Amino acid sequence: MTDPAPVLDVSDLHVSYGDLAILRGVTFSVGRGEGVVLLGANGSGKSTLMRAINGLAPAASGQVSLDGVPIIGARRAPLRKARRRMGYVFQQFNLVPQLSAFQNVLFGVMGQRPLGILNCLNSVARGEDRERALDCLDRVGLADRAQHRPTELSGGQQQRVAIARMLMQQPSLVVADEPIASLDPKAGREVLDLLWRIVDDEGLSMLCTLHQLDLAQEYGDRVIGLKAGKVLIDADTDSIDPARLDALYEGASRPEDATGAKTAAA
Ligand SMILES: Nc1ncnc2c1ncn2[C@@H]1O[C@H](COP(=O)(O)OP(=O)(O)OP(=O)(O)O)[C@@H](O)[C@H]1O
Repeated sequence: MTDPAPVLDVSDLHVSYGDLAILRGVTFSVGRGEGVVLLGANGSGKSTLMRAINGLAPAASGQVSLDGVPIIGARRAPLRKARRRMGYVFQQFNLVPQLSAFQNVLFGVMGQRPLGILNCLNSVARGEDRERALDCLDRVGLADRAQHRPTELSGGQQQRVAIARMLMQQPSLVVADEPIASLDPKAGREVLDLLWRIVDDEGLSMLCTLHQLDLAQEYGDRVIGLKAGKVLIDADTDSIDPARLDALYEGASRPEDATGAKTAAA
């Protein structure tokens, strides 16, 4: 039997910047083992939502919970603990340039070890962490590049190191924010294949923003479509009419275009 409790639960979330309401009552969830694609036009609020999930956007009301633990309004210690269970994969890879691929992967457990960033040093890292970091690099096909710095790797290889770092972290939820936006179509597809395979193999849950409708339909179990700060689509990928996806990008797709986006404070 599948676990009915969602990993991520976003409930009636409102986020404003100044007098402009960006997220206007966003509600959706990500189930255990589910790979959900978040779609929406430029400026529709996707990054704001990703930041809110991490407790970094100014939520006016509503709630975000990870494994049932509230994020919005959480105190520092529980928030830090919840963040450790979210594994981020970013558009710009966000590797530490001074560290090797191997050390960047060790970085994935930094927050879980008492010595913090020093755990990236081979002499300090635990033997079991070093072994696991190598195994994670092997899983993304880069064991032979362990000692290379990010500048010595292609964009696709850097993103694979970032995926190995996420794997090292053993997160509950993978948050992938336009993970292929900086890659050419071939490298992008290779990275998506790898990311989805690892998420599936590990039974992880993922929320992944993409700008390509064809890839969203090919890879996602479910699609959440954001338009002007509201959820317009929340449906299994197989059941979505392509015309509904096109509608995400037509007309008033950004909060500032929508009526009611000015808050009461205006
Ligand atoms: N820190 C901020 N301060 C003020 N306004 C912001 C801030 N961050 C985002 N916004 C505004 O919020 C709206 C939504 O931006 P957001 O970055 O969430 O959209 P997006 O869907 O991620 O766009 P893209 O696909 O281009 O990355 C935009 O109008 C943007 O200008």
